[in-house]
Amino acid sequence: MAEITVRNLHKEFGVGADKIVALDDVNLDISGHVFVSIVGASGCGKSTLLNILSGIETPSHGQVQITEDGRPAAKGYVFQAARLLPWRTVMDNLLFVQKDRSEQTRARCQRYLDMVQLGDKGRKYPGELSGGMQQRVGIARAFSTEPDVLFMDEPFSHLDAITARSLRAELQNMWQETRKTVIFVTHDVGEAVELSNRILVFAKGGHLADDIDMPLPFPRDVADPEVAVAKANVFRTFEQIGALAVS
Ligand SMILES: Nc1ncnc2c1ncn2[C@@H]1O[C@H](COP(=O)(O)OP(=O)(O)OP(=O)(O)O)[C@@H](O)[C@H]1O
Repeated sequence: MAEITVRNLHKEFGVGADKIVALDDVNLDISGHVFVSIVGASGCGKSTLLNILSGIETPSHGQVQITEDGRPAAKGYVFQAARLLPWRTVMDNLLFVQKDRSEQTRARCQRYLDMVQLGDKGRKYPGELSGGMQQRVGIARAFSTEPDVLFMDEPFSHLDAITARSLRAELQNMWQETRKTVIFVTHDVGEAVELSNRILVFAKGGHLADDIDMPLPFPRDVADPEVAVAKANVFRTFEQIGALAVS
């Protein structure tokens, strides 16, 4: 079981008058195979936290521990853009991040391409695919290493609404199937409500303004009144912390 423990996590950028406190002594516990979304206004520290959790960024001070059944957890990351290597085929982009190139590994990569409906595109180059397809490859690549914890930073924000909707459905299916722990940063409250077991609402500096349990069954229908109520709860917190422009 994955355990994420964050203690007194602090991150500053710049010095003197230019100093910005992105994370101000953040404390957080995430446990189990959960899908956790982090929402909050622009600049509240969501990406900084994700970057520190995933090891891309180092904290100014504080501790982060991420384990799976007591051992250091394997991590995966999905960015806003797919960041594929354009000179490698789709299959080679997946193989590139694997420990070996055995037949078994290749079959695993193929399985994840199948899951994102791109099973027949392994020989294509990224430039031959649409933006949504490339993002699908990025998601398949992240899942294909079978990490214990997957960090996703607004993976659908550059996509059109219809593509984003179908990718959310695919992500949900993959999560149900693999039961990875997913930490998902998004601006989109509807997206968080649709996908998550738990929603963390951040105020400035990564302060936790709300921690909302989402026990509704999957798949969730946006027209369902319970989903609407869950969404309203998040927006109410946004309003309380001044993260929502209301007149
Ligand atoms: N590399 C950096 N150098 C200087 N300041 C930074 C850097 N990265 C982030 N910041 C600042 O830290 C604060 C938190 O940024 P962060 O990107 O974590 O917020 P966010 O909630 O993810 O925002 P958004 O939703 O707009 O992506 C912001 O004030 C931002 O300008």
